[in-house]
Amino acid sequence: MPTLVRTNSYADPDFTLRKQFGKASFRPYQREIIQAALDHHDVFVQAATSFGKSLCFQLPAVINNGITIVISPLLSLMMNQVEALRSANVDARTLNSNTSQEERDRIYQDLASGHPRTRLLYVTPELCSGDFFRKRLKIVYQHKELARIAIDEAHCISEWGHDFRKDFKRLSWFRETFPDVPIMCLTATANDQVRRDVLSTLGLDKTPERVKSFTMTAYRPNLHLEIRFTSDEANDRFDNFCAWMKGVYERRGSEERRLEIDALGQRVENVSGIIYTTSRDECEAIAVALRQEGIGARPFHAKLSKDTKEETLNKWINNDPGYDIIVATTAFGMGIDKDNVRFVCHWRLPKSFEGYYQEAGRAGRDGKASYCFLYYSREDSNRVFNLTMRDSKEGSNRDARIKSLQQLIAYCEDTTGCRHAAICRYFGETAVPVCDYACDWHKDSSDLKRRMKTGLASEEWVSTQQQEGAFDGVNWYD
Ligand SMILES: Nc1ncnc2c1ncn2[C@@H]1O[C@H](COP(=O)(O)OP(=O)(O)OP(=O)(O)O)[C@@H](O)[C@H]1O
Repeated sequence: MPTLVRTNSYADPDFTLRKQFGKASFRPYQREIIQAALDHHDVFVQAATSFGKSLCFQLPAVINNGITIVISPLLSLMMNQVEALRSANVDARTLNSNTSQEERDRIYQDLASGHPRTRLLYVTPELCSGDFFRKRLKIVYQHKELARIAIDEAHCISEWGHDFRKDFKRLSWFRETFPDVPIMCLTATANDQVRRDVLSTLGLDKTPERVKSFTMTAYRPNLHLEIRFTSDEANDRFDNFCAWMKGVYERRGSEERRLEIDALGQRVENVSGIIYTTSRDECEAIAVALRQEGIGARPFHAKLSKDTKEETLNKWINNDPGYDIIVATTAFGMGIDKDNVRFVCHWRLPKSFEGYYQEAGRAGRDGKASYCFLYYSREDSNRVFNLTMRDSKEGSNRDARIKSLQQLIAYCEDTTGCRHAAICRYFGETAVPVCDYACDWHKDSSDLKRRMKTGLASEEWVSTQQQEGAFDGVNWYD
């Protein structure tokens, strides 16, 4: 295999981990992944949320000479990682719609020099399709300074993925243009079909001997998974949530817990969480209603001003009073590395299985027990289904979306087995995880069956409503 990247012969991954990243030791498999990258392999990494995927390309980027281009669809992720790297004295930068003209000029000049000082450059996939950026990268490549291409959220490349994006498909340009530059793909959520599609779209399957794949379990043992059943008629999400939240505050406020919480310098109400819902209006309404109940909740959605979003996010991250819970539209929190999120609540059914698990995965990044519950109603499943049919064009991506949604609905309505096992099965794993009472089925399977029977509207009723068009024309995602 041609060797393009010059490697700093003094660099030792353990030393770099401690010195530059301030971490004592590698987590399982990180060392092997990093070594494969340093050995110039193409690398495919699939690992659960919070595994520590970013380090797998950040550390080689620090050791290798040259620049690593990191492609990510998430602005918040880019900003967060660049900030963290810069505070660890790594020259990381980002080019995206928020980058100032001055910084943009500086980065382009740096690239045009052929010997960039920047070690990691975070960019959007859209930028990679542009001629101007491509020409700059060619200069860097000619000077043998293009170390690696890292593609985060790599499932977006595949039309079989839940989050397919056209610009990701065009990333095939990298292998065509720079055949000897290694590529690393990272994702938390891909099935076998998506994995194969990612490798073939990028052209990595043409040289299978260069590819090292690391597919780790999706299992997150510290997440406690539960489905709460409801219906349009019962309309009890809010009361149910408030009762639960107040119960948690009460327990934390009890005499023995209080001492512990005071000693940690925490507040009783500092139970950090995210509620995901579908529409902006519902976001606002839930947050207002929760505040009226004395629960510190704030809305977060695309239509808020940049300043409000920044303030909300910062206060939530800092655990400020009144900002314990974020009520958000989908995808909030991706790329935000807040470790003490104690619960994630899905107010409505998400659009895909992968979306559900990625959002739930925002909880418990510190490894401590965290609670993920989803309010499921058959009326919602009809609504989401209709919207998916309406909003996606016919083709393989629509088929994939529908299949994913159907599997999520089946998961919600399943009362016959462990939730963690169902998730691992969905992602194509054959080993059954050992769930330590961390799902509603393991906790009390007969109660689960009872709750489903009494909580859901009957299938006949929902199907009659459906035929009468009761679930058509809703506009949830505005
Ligand atoms: N070896 C390590 N030792 C201690 N902390 C680590 C180690 N590796 C990563 N981390 C920390 O783990 C956290 C999660 O890492 P990261 O954000 O890369 O997760 P991820 O796998 O990308 O997850 P997600 O898919 O949810 O974004 C970060 O705070 C990171 O600093």
